[in-house]
Amino acid sequence: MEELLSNGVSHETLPESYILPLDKRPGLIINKTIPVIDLADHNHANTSIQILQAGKEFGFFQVVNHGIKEEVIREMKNIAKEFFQLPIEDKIVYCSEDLYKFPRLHTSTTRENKLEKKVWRDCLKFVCHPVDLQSNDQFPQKPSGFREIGPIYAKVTRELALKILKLISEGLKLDENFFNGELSDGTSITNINFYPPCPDPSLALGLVSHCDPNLITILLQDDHVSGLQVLHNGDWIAVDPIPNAFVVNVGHILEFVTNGILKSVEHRAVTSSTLSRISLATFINPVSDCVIAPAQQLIDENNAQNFKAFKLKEFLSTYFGQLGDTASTVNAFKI
Ligand SMILES: O=C(O)CCC(=O)C(=O)O
Ligand SMILES: [Fe+2]
Repeated sequence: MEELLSNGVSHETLPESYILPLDKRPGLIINKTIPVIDLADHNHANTSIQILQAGKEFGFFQVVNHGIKEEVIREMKNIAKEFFQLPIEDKIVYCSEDLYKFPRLHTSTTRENKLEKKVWRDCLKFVCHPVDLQSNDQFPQKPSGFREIGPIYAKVTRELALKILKLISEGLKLDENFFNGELSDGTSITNINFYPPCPDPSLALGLVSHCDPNLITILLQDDHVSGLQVLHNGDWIAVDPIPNAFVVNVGHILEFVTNGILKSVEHRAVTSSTLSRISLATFINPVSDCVIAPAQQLIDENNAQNFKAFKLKEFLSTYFGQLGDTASTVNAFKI
């Protein structure tokens, strides 16, 4: 098994297996920002419009005044940091080659992307929906406090996702419960991404460019360390952290069911030479036997159906078979 980056040893040089080809390395970014949307705005219709515009143009936006308590955010971030600071013996028990074992801690391999290069990231994955409050092994046992804050964080991020999905359905004039049920009720996962200081951030990435394969992603960034970049009209823009804000992005499934109105957009994570960075990405998923198809209400004589109907399983095997290559994944489902 690949050795974790967070093994307690500092890294002096960047191994060859992380050095990306020239055209895939982080380069210039342009001076632009993704929209910031205030969810406390009492003008519901206005909020819906802003979300739709951001989803169409950027596939990404940040939300503030979302109603999630600062203490919950702070505590979850602290636990996430403490997890990666645990001695290696406490972390190794969660390491597994089995992709379906949760919680699962892993580092990257050269088999995850078409570049056959590793990325500068360790990742802890846990199931955040459904939460089984009877069993206590859904969340890691250490650090102490994980099993208290984990279920709370899982609940509030899910509520936030459902609130945003409702605003999207209102903006698109779909039934307000359109996204409830099988489109959002599948097993959902939170990734805690840990990017340690990298010996040469100009040669490597924390995550290579990808789109998320799920419905919608609720991402909590590090308060201070920037790292997320989003592709916009061929240029990369940095998503600078706003303390206590969440970044929201459209996954492939949301692009398909909105018939391409909302865009799933490529993004990546860069690293820092001096600072470690943590992000928590919560992926909302459809149920596994769900049939995904563009909403019928969005199709008429002026709006042709852009994507076929398909089974979620079929899509996921294409996505992972193409190693996250967006163009070939989306093309396979286009009409
Ligand atoms: O670390 C980040 O900000 C990006 C994380 C991400 O894109 C992911 O986990 O899919
Ligand atoms: Fe992502």
